[in-house]
Amino acid sequence: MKAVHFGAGNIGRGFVGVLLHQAGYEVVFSDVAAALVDALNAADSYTVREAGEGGRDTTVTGFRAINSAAEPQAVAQEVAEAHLVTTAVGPGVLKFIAQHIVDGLQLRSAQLPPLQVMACENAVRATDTLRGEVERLAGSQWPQLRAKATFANTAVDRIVPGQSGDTGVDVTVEPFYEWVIESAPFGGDRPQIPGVHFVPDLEPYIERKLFTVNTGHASAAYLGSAAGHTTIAASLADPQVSGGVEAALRETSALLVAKHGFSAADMAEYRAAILQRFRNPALPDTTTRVGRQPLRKLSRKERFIAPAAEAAELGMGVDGLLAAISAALTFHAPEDDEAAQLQRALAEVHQGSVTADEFTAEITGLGPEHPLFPRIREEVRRCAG
Ligand SMILES: NC(=O)c1ccc[n+]([C@@H]2O[C@H](COP(=O)([O-])OP(=O)(O)OC[C@H]3O[C@@H](n4cnc5c(N)ncnc54)[C@H](O)[C@@H]3O)[C@@H](O)[C@H]2O)c1
Ligand SMILES: O=P(O)(O)OC[C@@H](O)[C@@H](O)[C@H](O)[C@H](O)CO
Repeated sequence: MKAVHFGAGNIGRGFVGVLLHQAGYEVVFSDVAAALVDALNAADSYTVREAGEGGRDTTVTGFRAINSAAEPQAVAQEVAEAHLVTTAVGPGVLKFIAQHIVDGLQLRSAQLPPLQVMACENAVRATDTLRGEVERLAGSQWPQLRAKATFANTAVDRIVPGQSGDTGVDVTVEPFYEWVIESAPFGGDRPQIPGVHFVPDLEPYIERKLFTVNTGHASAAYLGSAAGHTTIAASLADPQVSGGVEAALRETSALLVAKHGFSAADMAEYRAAILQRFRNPALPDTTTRVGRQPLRKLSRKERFIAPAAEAAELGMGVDGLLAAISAALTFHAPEDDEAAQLQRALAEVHQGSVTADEFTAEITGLGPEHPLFPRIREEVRRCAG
């Protein structure tokens, strides 16, 4: 069995790659980072090190890597012959992966079982987004290609911090992992991957993950950074920050209970386990990694605005989420383009060339009629000074 995995970064090697290896797939990593591709091809194996209590090392073998920017035809050929395609490139990059899938499906024999495609990104219905791009690029050819692929949404959870430069392609991860996949697209032919859960409806699971793990993580990063901390563990050790994170998560939990019928007790347990994971002292995770791309994180369907908007529509509390959003607005990270863009936009509000209304609408995607809009505009005015 062969899997082509796009994005050989942290989660690619430290989660998807290792589980596909354990499932018995030959993994062909595809990435645009030439040095990473060369390093993977020079290695016979790499080690996934689980840091923290109960952690163990796993050796991954049986992989290759291809530079998809330099050798798109070779990637298309691999896709044509593969059983499975996964991605972990970031939601904004899926549109660039779509062409490789179209090219691969064009070369794929109609006698082969459908290619199973899953985007393992932190976003609701990321695989649907990828499928939409594939359909758009295939255009009039889509009716001939559609039977050659199956697309399934998934939710993936494992904290994989940025890796220090001196460990080669080895990767340090937390011991915990969870991979939930929607079952319907596969019919009777589900991929057999260790530890994976199949569910008929993914929406409650991806929202629970994104609006708890990722809302909490991002809150820790932004509140922690505002308080002068550089790591997530140090941020959580600060009672002011951990109190702020817990306040935001109590609000998202209340929404998830109301919307999806999770029990309040289960959500309290889920939150406690997540906060414990964030506190893992053996995991060198930083506020800059977790807070990366604040414009994405502040967008309409993401971890702050989506739950806060729904909670506000239902008349539920959002003070904790607003405090975290406010901290996000002032997030400084010199090497993060989106953080720099956000600060430039906020400076324009300060100078008066952009109004707080325009900024709020642009950043959050909310209309002025939305009940959350004036609450965020107030934070924008305060942060812009
Ligand atoms: N790291 C985590 O803890 C974690 C956990 C769950 C989900 N995720 C999600 O996984 C995705 C990747 O995150 P990450 O932390 O591994 O990031 P990363 O930056 O470590 O890895 C992304 C990789 O994608 C590659 N890439 C970029 N453009 C590409 C392209 N056009 N074709 C092929 N490869 C390309 C990059 O070179 C990089 O190696 C994101 O959506 C993230 O939200 C991350
Ligand atoms: O990957 P992002 O930028 O969407 O979010 C940063 C972290 O919160 C994220 O990578 C977590 O570590 C991960 O989602 C845990 O499962």
